[in-house]
Amino acid sequence: MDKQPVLLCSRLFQKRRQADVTLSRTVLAWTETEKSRKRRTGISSFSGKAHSQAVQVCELVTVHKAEEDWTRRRKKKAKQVAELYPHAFTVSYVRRTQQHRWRCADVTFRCTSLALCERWIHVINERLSLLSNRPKSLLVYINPYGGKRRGKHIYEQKVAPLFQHACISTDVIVTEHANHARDHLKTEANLDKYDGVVCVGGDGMFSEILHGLATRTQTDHGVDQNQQDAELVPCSLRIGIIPAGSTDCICFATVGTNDPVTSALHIIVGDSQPMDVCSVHHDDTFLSYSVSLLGYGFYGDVQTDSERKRWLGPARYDLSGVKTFLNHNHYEGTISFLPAENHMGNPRDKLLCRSGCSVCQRGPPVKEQQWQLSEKKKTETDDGSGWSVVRGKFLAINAASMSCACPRSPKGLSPSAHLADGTTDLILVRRCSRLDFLKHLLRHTNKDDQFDHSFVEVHRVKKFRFQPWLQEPGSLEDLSEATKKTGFAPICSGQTPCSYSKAQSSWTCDGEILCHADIQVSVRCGLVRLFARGIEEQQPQQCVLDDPGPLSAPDPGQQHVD
Ligand SMILES: CCCCCCCCCCCCC/C=C/[C@@H](O)[C@H](COP(=O)(O)O)NC(=O)CCCCC
Ligand SMILES: Nc1ncnc2c1ncn2[C@@H]1O[C@H](COP(=O)(O)OP(=O)(O)O)[C@@H](O)[C@H]1O
Ligand SMILES: [Ca+2]
Repeated sequence: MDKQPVLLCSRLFQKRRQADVTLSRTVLAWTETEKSRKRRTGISSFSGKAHSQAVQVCELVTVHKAEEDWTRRRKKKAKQVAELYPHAFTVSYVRRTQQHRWRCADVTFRCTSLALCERWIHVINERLSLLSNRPKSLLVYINPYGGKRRGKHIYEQKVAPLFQHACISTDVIVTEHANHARDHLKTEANLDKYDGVVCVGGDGMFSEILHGLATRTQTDHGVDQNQQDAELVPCSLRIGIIPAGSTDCICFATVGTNDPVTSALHIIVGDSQPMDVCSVHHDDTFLSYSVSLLGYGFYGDVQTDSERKRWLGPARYDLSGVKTFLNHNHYEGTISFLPAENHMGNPRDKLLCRSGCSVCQRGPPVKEQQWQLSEKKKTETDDGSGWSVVRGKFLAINAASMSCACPRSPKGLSPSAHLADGTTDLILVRRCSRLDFLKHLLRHTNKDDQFDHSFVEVHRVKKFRFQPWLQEPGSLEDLSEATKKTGFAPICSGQTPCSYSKAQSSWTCDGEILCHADIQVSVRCGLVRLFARGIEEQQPQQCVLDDPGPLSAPDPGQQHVD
């Protein structure tokens, strides 16, 4: 129940009902009057609960004078109402539907006088103008070739009208080549004009935007990204993602659904979700940033193979996934990692990262720069003081800085990973039989624990390094002869580990292939913010209050009862 003082309160008409409408600082609520209800239902002594609805002011999209269509034929009753209450205003607001999807709903209130109607519009607009986190001006990049090549259409049909409705101005750039958006952000774009950047595309396109913004921010602040221990400056502009790619895991894992309208509404209401960003180096060379999956072995090979099949659209991943699975390559190397502190939880603790996540709010115990300095001393010695080392033969090495939930795997690669805790979940899948690997993969699609296998280990870490083992010449002969003929590595049946070692795989980094296998990775807590709020815990109904009880006394100076 809203205990805030009432700013405005009037008896208005909503649909064919008379309603008491109230606005407090944070809530717009309307309740059908008892008289109206009795008249409508025909029940004279009404003992049931009043049917009220309420919307948070921060989830209102806009308010405007209702456009009346006087040419429309109306029922007699509706005509009478329109005559008695000739002035109307419409409030658009966020309505939650199933599976974390949001829609823009409208409610129209009719008033007896123009002055009252305008007063309502004015007061609601005044409240909206106080919401300083809402963007007014956005720079939009559309990848016309992402996913099913529908980015432009999706933006024009579903998103642009909503931005216009919410009075957000936009500059739109349809990219003409790969890295167009990244380079434009890095050097050309006048970022002072904007409150955020919107990316229409998939994870690869998001990666471009992230690189453009993060690099621009470091350049502007004189930070050298090539230095592994440089303290990176957080990006001031938030990024919105309109999903129009093949996997769209960054959108799915931060919003709970891949739906352009939902994402547009999260942008409009000015949500803000900080996100961990991994910086990836090869010695003193900065390679890349990553927010979702850094994957070597299985996912790296899927990505490399799928690039050749781009023309297939999202289906390329199914084909490459099957091919890579059948190839069953394993890779040898050494992983060293710096585990996160115990209070940051662990990847198997089943504490899911949800909107307002308490683990993310705990954050790292000391400032990033401080731990970077202290850890630097440890890395110099690398004598086990903090760092752990694992050597072996792996089918996959994955670092998931967030759950990486996506429609293919609704709980994700690491279901309990956190969006902004300053850690990444390092998943090591050792060499095992095809059958076991298949069981592990299948568990990404159901409720079973994909880490509950003897050949899988998972660690929550702040930093890690990977050093591939270089293959001795000649050891690839068997594999290369077999694969030359069939395109696949030979399949062996049964439970025995039967996999073939190629010299090296590649790292996939948010869907982009890195040019080095030997990498060093550091997690930067909350380096970038998205127009998102994390996945909401449960799907609250649109605050349908059955019994709001008495509202707190209206401020007499501002009360308007008609
Ligand atoms: C036999 C059943 C196998 C089921 C395996 C399901 C596991 C799926 C986990 C997917 C995690 C995806 C993490 C995100 C990766 C994206 O960054 C990347 C690029 O996305 P985009 O730019 O939008 O194309 N997508 C992938 O790497 C797809 C992996 C698909 C693996 C089959
Ligand atoms: N106009 C363009 N032409 C070709 N490639 C582009 C263009 N704009 C962006 N790209 C690149 O397309 C790649 C895939 O984009 P993305 O939107 O992630 O789609 P998908 O999810 O299908 O991979 C990214 O690497 C991005 O750099
Ligand atoms: Ca994280």
